[in-house]
Amino acid sequence: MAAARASGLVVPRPVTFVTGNAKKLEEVRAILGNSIPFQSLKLDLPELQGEPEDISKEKARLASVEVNGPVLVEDTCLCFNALKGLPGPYVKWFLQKLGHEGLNNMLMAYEDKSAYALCAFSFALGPNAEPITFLGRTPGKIVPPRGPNDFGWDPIFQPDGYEQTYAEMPKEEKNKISHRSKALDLLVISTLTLLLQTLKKKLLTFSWGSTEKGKRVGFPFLI
Ligand SMILES: O=c1nc[nH]c2c1ncn2[C@H]1C[C@H](O)[C@@H](COP(=O)(O)OP(=O)(O)OP(=O)(O)O)O1
Ligand SMILES: [Mg+2]
Repeated sequence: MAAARASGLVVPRPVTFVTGNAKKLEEVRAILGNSIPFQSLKLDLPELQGEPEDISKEKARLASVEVNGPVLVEDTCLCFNALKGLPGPYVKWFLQKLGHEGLNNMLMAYEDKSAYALCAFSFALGPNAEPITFLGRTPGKIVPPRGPNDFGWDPIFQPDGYEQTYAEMPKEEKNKISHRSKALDLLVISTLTLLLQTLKKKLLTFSWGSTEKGKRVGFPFLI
């Protein structure tokens, strides 16, 4: 988006990241750094029920109507394999009602404590555009809470290959391996690809459009 915006062709206005969650915003800022500049809007959007990707896309549609411009939203799920992916997108409400202990208790009857964190970012150019979604997934397991309790279910999620829960890890470490950073990596790659395609088109126009006494000039070797 920033990259696309820099081209002057694709995104006419800055992108707005719409979320009601200050911690998400903090992580997105830390992960993206200066790679994709964006502004933010604090808004708790209504959420559809269904598959994570559909929920995220619908959030983007609603957000782009609110903002009347390009938006980025995300929906986060915590999926227990023993429960075939539940609570998934409904983890917010399970966490609110049952807490960390209750979420652990949901798996009491099962030996399999494995789970995965899933992030679905959706980008929409505007109210009439079809949103594009980027998914990031980090596997791990559900454990009794450890570490600071300042972001959702971080204290009960221990990613595979680590002895620490998300909450116990330094923020930079979580941001390197998290579901959120994996989805954002895809978003950045897609934005860069778009920028390269746009630049390529511009170079083509330049090299074929510039003539001097009937001779082509420009930099076709750059194409
Ligand atoms: O990395 C995370 N580590 C721990 N917990 C997390 C994380 N990311 C989201 N969460 C929590 C927030 C909410 O309880 C639920 C997702 O619900 P979700 O609808 O996506 O988030 P939200 O309503 O707080 O913000 P938004 O306005 O962007 O929808 O999981
Ligand atoms: Mg939400």
